Amino acid sequence: MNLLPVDDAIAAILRRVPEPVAETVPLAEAAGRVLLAPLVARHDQPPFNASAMDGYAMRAVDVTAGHRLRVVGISQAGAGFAGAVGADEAVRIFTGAPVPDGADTVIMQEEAVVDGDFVSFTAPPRLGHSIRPLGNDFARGQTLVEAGMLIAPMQLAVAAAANAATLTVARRPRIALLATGDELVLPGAELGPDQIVASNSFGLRPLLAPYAADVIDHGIARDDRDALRGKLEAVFAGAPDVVVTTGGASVGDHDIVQDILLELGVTLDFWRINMRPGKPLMFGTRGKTLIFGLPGNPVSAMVTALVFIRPALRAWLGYTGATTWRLPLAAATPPNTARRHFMRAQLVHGTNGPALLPIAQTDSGHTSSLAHADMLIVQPEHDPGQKAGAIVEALAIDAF
Ligand SMILES: Nc1nc2c(c(=O)[nH]1)N[C@H]1C(S)=C(S)[C@@H](COP(=O)(O)OP(=O)(O)OC[C@H]3O[C@@H](n4cnc5c(N)ncnc54)[C@H](O)[C@@H]3O)O[C@H]1N2
Ligand code: MOO
Repeated sequence: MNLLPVDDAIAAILRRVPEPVAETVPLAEAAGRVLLAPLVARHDQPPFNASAMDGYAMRAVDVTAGHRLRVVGISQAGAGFAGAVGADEAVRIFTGAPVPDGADTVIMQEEAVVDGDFVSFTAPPRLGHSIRPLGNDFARGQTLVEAGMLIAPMQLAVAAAANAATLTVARRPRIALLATGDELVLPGAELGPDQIVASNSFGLRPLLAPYAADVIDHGIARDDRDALRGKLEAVFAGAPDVVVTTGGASVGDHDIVQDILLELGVTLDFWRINMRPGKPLMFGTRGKTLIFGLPGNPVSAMVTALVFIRPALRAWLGYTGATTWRLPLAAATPPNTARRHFMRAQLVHGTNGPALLPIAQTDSGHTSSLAHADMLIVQPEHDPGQKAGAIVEALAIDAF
């Protein structure tokens, strides 16, 4: 059997992903989006020389031990001192307030001795001290967040400080999910003989949601040609950008997903990958819609979504962040076969920092082994196995 190498499959998928499309969103709705146009500062920050302390502003040359300066005014945040500070003068100043003309230094109030309208200092002058110079944070025209970055809370705070009311982000795809299988029932049902709870869509939906405008779960299609065709027609009628099916991807008599997809005009790019779990993955297109036919086994469905759909969605959004981690093993790995192995692993925090604890279970139908899986170790084809402490590549399941 001809199995496509994982990297060739990813490359083939990426060739079908359209260029990112820009849309403008209000700042308050930009969290979790990928920036498509860089965030450029439109003003200098701070917009004036600002005090970093509550204290006094003066000319450093006027400060000598025991020498008294006359306090001639107040500068507070939002209401600066209108005049200028002259020789032997000081201005009472507060954190964030504009440093008045003439002053070149701020001394905090803990180092000041006040006597009526006069102030002297217990600390020596340090020219420019406790002043945040105009433009010190950022300057007009400076790129603050690059295109391709995720707008997480820190980036959103920067965008707000830069006075951006809107951001240019990538349009997100609309995703449709469909589970297939006669044996499947929804969680919560009374299990009849030979029935299995349909779990895949419940894991896939939150996995794909961060990249999507919406993820619509079309439920379960029976392994019957007419029923499956009807369901898939309904899925395509919604004009989704990405369709994800699970189950019926293999070679059994009831594995009819590929047949029906072809009948409905899907062009198949490939089927069956040199990996475990996830070998029977299929991928194709119908017009501009990308179609991923994931295997039904629950571990295979999650792993193939992480290995193939996530890179496609990241490319769709123009996301440029790192995709793999390199971490030490907390325990040895066994030798691999000729297929690339995406090994479930737990991220553990030992005295030497984070490490990957391989989960021994390799059955692709073994759902409970997913409970502590935070990472997938990428074990190369024919890898002889690695000792504890060896640095290996891994995919973070929770990362964007
Ligand atoms: N003769 C061969 N048999 C199989 C091969 C093969 O190459 N030759 N490949 C095996 C591999 S690898 C996998 S993976 C599975 C994939 O099969 P399908 O995609 O056709 O999946 P199903 O047969 O429909 O289901 C497999 C398994 O998963 C359960 N399932 C299905 N959907 C769900 C769901 N939504 N939630 C939870 N569990 C689900 C289903 O009940 C089965 O137990 O084929 C091997 N066979
Ligand atoms: O490769 Mo299948 O997806 O493991 O059992």
